[in-house]
Amino acid sequence: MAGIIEIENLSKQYGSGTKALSDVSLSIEEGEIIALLGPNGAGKTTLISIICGLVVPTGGSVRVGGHDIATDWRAARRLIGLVPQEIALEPFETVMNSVRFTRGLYGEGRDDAWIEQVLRSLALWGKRDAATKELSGGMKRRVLIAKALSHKPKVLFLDEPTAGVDVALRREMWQVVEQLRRDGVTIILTTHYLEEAEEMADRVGVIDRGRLVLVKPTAELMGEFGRKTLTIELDAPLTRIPDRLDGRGLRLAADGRALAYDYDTRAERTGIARLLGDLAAEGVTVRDVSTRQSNLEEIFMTLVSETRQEVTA
Ligand SMILES: Nc1ncnc2c1ncn2[C@@H]1O[C@H](COP(=O)(O)OP(=O)(O)OP(=O)(O)O)[C@@H](O)[C@H]1O
Repeated sequence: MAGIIEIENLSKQYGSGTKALSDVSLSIEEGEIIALLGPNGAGKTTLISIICGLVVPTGGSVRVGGHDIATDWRAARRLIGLVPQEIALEPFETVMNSVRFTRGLYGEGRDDAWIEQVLRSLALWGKRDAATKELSGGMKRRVLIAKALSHKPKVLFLDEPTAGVDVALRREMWQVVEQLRRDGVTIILTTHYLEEAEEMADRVGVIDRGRLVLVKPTAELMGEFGRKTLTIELDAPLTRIPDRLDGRGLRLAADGRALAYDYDTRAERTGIARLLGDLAAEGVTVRDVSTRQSNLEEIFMTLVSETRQEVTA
């Protein structure tokens, strides 16, 4: 079945000569949340801008809900809501009117019942008569989402939804996105916070220098590319790492009571069995062991450097 968004061989070269996108193809399923990650200037905003009809591609095609964004742009655009990164609101207008106004811009008739539903789901109904300038930063961001949802889009683009916001607000935004997912909205978000992708996205797409270098389910990516750290708690503290265990990258905790060992989950041999055997042979007794999965940030750095090596090889 075709996805709600079908991107085929999309390319963009700006007038300046910058090649911002090269041959990007991606199918996005209805109802999924996909996070686009990539370093600054990778091409994420260009990709979103093309789908939303703000930038014209130099090659390839995009269909949204089966509508080509070039030949059937009106129908395509009606299915899309865009939450920009910058907060731009009419300061003296009320929340309710701001959202109504945006709906009007899409050429849709008044539907206050829908706007009420949107405002309630974003916990803004109580603020419907407040001027937007009186709202907190978190509320303002939610108003931007309400505006983007005003015409009942099936797809929502969130361009760095939590850039520059504090941790509490970021969690609040994650909850909002979770609610939207439950409502069946397909969400494409860009982010620099890898924790955010890890927390919210069903799939992660990595863009580097205009190329979509990888698209994978988040869990699979974490498992496949993950490194783990094994922490071995010791019964009695060590003053130094025993000679037999030298050269394996072991780290001794400052208090001597734990050893840390990084290993690749993809490797045929992790070296854990040998490590534990050698510790026993040295007479070191182990109290407990635990492992920690590396986070997406660490995985991402490995990935980008790996694919860059492949390209230059
Ligand atoms: N209007 C434009 N004219 C010329 N070059 C542009 C234009 N917009 C973007 N670029 C260039 O295209 C490349 C991709 O930019 P884009 O904004 O899509 O990246 P990004 O991944 O969104 O980056 P960031 O994470 O910093 O927002 C960059 O080299 C950028 O300088």
